[in-house]
Amino acid sequence: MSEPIRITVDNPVVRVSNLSFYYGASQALFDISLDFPREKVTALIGPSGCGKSTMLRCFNRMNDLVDGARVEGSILLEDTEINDATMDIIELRRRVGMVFQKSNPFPKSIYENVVYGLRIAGVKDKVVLDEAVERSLQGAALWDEVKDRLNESALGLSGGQMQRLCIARAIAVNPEVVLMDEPCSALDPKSTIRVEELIGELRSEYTIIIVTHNMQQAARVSDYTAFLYEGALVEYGLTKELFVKPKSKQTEDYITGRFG
Ligand SMILES: Nc1ncnc2c1ncn2[C@@H]1O[C@H](COP(=O)(O)OP(=O)(O)OP(=O)(O)O)[C@@H](O)[C@H]1O
Repeated sequence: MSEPIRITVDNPVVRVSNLSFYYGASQALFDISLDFPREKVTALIGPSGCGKSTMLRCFNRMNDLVDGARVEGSILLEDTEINDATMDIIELRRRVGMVFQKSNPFPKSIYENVVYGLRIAGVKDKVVLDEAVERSLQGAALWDEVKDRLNESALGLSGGQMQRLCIARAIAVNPEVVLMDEPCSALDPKSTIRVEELIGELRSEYTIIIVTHNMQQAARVSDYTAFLYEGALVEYGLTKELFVKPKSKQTEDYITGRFG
């Protein structure tokens, strides 16, 4: 394994230091250190099994649900240590929202899907909830399509609309970071473009970390790219530099499709 690299950016939101992760005896991440820049989109790329999703799930402690999983190292969200035993997981998941590969709306109305997190947080005021629904659906570029059917089931939406609803649900609680795990992989090309445009709009307000297998997508939507290989961080930098002039031969081979 080559020497771990340390990448810093100005004014980061998330700072990862010496992160290692184990599923039982099997190590999935090796001594990763990098900072995620504020209000930018960072793409995590790399071949299947290199640890992208594992790393993403470290940022909202989703891996806590896996038996025998163990994490080492530090992940600071602003000044809060995510891995601290005293970390309030509900509050962490409010601050760090997540959108999954396959949209997962609840079998409830469109309105109730959006306000789900707010209701858990105890918000009851209808004016506040109504305002959050409009703001979040506007933010997710879905308002015009659903404003007249807010009380209808979310399960009646198209696949692309459901994914944008899940994005609306994630942003309704004002997160600082939005994690996206291959958010377009189940979508048709038109819906994919829609979600990619949306990511471009959301970056002015949120820090986004996106896992994608699609090199063109990483190049289109992200400001920074991190390339992982076999659980280690190989290269990290501005997307336009990494894709045009990768420093590592492994990165070059991967982005030019020679493996992976
Ligand atoms: N719940 C689990 N239990 C045991 N091992 C796991 C678990 N989840 C992932 N792994 C292993 O950890 C390694 C990293 O997997 P991970 O899903 O993070 O990779 P990935 O880069 O996101 O892959 P893909 O692109 O195929 O989704 C792989 O070797 C995988 O088999």
